[in-house]
Amino acid sequence: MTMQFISHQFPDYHDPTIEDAYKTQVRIDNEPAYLDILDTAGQAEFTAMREQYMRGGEGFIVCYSVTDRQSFQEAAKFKELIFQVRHTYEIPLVLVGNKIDLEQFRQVSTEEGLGLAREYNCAFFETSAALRFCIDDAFHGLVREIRKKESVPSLMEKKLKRKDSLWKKLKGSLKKKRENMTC
Ligand SMILES: Nc1nc2c(ncn2[C@@H]2O[C@H](COP(=O)(O)OP(=O)(O)OP(=O)(O)O)[C@@H](O)[C@H]2O)c(=O)[nH]1
Repeated sequence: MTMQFISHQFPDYHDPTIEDAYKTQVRIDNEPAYLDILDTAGQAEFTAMREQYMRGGEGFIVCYSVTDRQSFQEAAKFKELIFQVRHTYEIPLVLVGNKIDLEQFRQVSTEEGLGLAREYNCAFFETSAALRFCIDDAFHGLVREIRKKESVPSLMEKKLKRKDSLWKKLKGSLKKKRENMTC
């Protein structure tokens, strides 16, 4: 998916990813976006790096193969894993069911994908990296989620702001009291 998004190429051999990093600049909704994409390992052997990228990522594309039920089950665990590291569910996320060109081998239905996306409260795309189908939509969708999050303060930020303004009020009234006492 990442190779198709960045360079419109689809290598048809499987070179297990350990961690590949890409940088690209695109325009989305008439605004430039500078993307740092980390393509992480799907293989169980490489999950040691998981915590590190979960800590740092601004947003995540959680991708499974519609021809592989196990990959869907792995995708379903992802949000809890992020929560364990970030202690919040307010993380920009897009769910992707890839390989829809292999319809005859499908093991995960569109409805199941939609169901998980509903649980995740996130956008959902079915894609084909082989055909470059809906690839831009998935990446652009994530950028939109990140922008949405940036424009709306999180619950935690709201709480902190509320605390801050309460503190300011308290400080103000203490200052007044002190001034009255010295008069
Ligand atoms: N037919 C088809 N094959 C795909 C598609 N996307 C990926 N593949 C193939 O699936 C295999 C795995 O693709 P990767 O992109 O390496 O998958 P990955 O999940 O990143 O796997 P790791 O690199 O092991 O983490 C490769 O042989 C790809 O050519 C697709 O949309 N359609």
